[in-house]
Amino acid sequence: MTRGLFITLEGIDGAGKSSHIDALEALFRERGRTVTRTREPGGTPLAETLRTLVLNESMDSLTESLLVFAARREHVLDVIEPALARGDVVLCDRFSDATFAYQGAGRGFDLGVLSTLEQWVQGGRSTRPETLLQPALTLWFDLPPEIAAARLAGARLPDKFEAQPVAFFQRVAKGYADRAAGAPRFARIDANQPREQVWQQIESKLRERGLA
Ligand SMILES: Nc1ncnc2c1ncn2[C@@H]1O[C@H](COP(=O)(O)OP(=O)(O)OP(=O)(O)O)[C@@H](O)[C@H]1O
Ligand SMILES: Cc1cn([C@H]2C[C@H](O)[C@@H](COP(=O)(O)O)O2)c(=O)[nH]c1=O
Repeated sequence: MTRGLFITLEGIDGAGKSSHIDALEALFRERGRTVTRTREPGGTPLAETLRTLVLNESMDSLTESLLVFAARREHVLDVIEPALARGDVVLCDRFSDATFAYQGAGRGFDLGVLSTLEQWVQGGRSTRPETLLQPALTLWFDLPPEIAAARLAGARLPDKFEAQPVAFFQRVAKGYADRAAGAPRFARIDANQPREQVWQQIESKLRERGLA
């Protein structure tokens, strides 16, 4: 059995990820692939319970980091790894890049500690970098924080993160840019375009990489 394809969608809140995930799923299904669609924090009953805490309760940044990685551990073991072993396309709305961007760059939490947690959660007990579970492709929706805030205003009640000031999202956006630099799995999508053009960029990134 050929191992599946792991694709993540990343970006600041309001960047437009969720608006394109249905079409992405449909595209792979039309090509005969089985799609497992999931999200972080979340994706299992326990991880969804942790999500509710993380998105709604105020907490220390180490506590927040431990909770998102605890949720991820459950998600990786129960959903992502089994789906990849079956050969599925796994479409995941956020993964560990979000932790480096939000807890690391946004909150200012220690990136070295996050890397250690990442190794534990996504690498089992091995310290070899090649054993770390990472997406094959990360679609990074890049949008200026002021525009994301304007898009979200009035769209829904803000959760704990969405209620953060623009300065927080400027740090998160830089966190994503730093993470993307030199990581070929990142495909930058200029999300400051009408929906149709954003979708065309997604299709073109998939084609360039021979994934669709
Ligand atoms: N290209 C676009 N142009 C204008 N508005 C858009 C565009 N894409 C999405 N939107 C709108 O912006 C808002 C945020 O979009 P969406 O929920 O897809 O973002 P998101 O990245 O999934 O956010 P979050 O991570 O906070 O869930 C929605 O109201 C959506 O309708
Ligand atoms: C995975 C992950 C997520 N977050 C934050 C980012 C968002 O504000 C929320 C998730 O909400 P969404 O509407 O599903 O995008 O959680 C985080 O801070 N750290 C993480 O690792």
